[in-house]
Amino acid sequence: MIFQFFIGIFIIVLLIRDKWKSVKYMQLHKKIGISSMSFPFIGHGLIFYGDGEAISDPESAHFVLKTCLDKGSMTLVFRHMVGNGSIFAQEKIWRIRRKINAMVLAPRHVNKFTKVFSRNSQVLVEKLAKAAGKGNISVWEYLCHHVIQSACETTLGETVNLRPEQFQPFCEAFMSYFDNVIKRLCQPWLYNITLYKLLPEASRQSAKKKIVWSFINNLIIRNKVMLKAKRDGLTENNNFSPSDDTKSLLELLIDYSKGYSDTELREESLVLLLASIDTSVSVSGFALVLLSQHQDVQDKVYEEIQQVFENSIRPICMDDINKFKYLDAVIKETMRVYPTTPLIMRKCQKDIKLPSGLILKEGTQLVVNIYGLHRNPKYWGPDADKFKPERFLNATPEQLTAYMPFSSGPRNCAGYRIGAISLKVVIISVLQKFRLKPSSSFTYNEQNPLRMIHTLVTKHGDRFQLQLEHR
Ligand code: HEM
Repeated sequence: MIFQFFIGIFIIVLLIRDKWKSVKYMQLHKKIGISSMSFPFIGHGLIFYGDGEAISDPESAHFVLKTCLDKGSMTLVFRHMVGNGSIFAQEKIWRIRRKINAMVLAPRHVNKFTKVFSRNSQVLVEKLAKAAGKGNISVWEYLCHHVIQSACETTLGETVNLRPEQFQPFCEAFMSYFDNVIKRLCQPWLYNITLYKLLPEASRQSAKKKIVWSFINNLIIRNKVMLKAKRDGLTENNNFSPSDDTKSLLELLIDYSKGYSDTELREESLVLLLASIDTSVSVSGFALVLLSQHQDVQDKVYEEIQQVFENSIRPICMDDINKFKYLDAVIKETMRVYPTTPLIMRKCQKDIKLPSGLILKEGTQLVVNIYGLHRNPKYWGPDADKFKPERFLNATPEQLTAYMPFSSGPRNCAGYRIGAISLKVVIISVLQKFRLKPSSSFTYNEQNPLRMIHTLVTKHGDRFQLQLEHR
């Protein structure tokens, strides 16, 4: 009884605090001419969904993404695992880490990963070959395994040499930990850390975090030993013997940071994994499904593959990647219609004046509506919902300003180059071996678009289903 009484008092205090905090937002609503209500806990957040002028026009979006560099309170739930990792860190910490990430993810380093993606794509193709000609398959799991393998190898080093029993528990713990974080994000009453810690779920999450941390900690030690061996010229006759000068992102972090602690190295390695895995799976999955539903587009990509490779079978290299102009347009169009991150969060650290003259008050949580920008007929025409890669062969400056799948401003995606390479390699490898056919369970058209579900990134509601035929 006493417990219920205190819970009741606690909720009333939260509601009063919320009402008091929302006064300034109600004033803002009046100014913009929006009559949306302020709700408990989410406050005025709903006005930014849909076509609210403030954050759904490109000029304001670029301005906000350039000016507001803090991500807001929702990202706190990730810090249990990634600590001060750059993607969710406060601005002060982020600035230092971003400089180092920019050096680590520079083209001269990431271009070398093309061979890793190419080798791993062949493994993917061999696995897919067993499902070809057997009706509908969901490419989701296949792509997940492939992307995790490649992301771990490029980020952490020679994970390819680990036994499955060493690697598998890490992958499972990593994936299911973040699935649970997303579930928690959908339950705002679990945001409060003190309350959350009382639940059995919290100790299950801690156990997963322990597995992930210990796996990465071991690889940090391994990478440090390997670097020292390289520096001492001991790479010829020892166990590590790297075959060439390709460095893992972790090795590069050790090199460039000149003194990151093991905790900082773990945090940034986790950021690189977290930022790359789901995003790459989502874009490659949507691209394959869209190609399966648009045979004409698929034929054009296949023709381009034949032109570049002239019927020879060899690993894909960086020179090849640069020749794929039409495929480039296909990937861009995929990310336009199905952006992996449809909403980007920011928080005003001080009052800011938007180009429209509107003032947003300090503390305002902002949502930049990338999905709205990408589908706005004002920039993309009356067929904005249609998948039409040709748009990107002659995109206008206005369209390019309204296009931001990797976000914009100083805090945009630091790994977009590596993302672009891995996407091209996987699509080329799959199309070289298979013709993609539409799933028999749905037909895609403007009236019946692909169903989306929004988790950490956007996913296909029908688990990326299609059919494969050997070429
Ligand atoms: C196709 C795949 C990808 C897409 C669509 C994508 C998209 C994004 C987006 C929308 C953000 C949020 C930016 C913001 O809050 O303004 C982001 C952040 C980030 N991404 Fe990517 N990303 C992709 C792949 C990758 C890859 C492969 C890596 C690295 C290996 C990577 C590394 C990062 C990092 C480090 C950040 C945090 C940037 C910062 O706060 O400084 N991303 N990405």
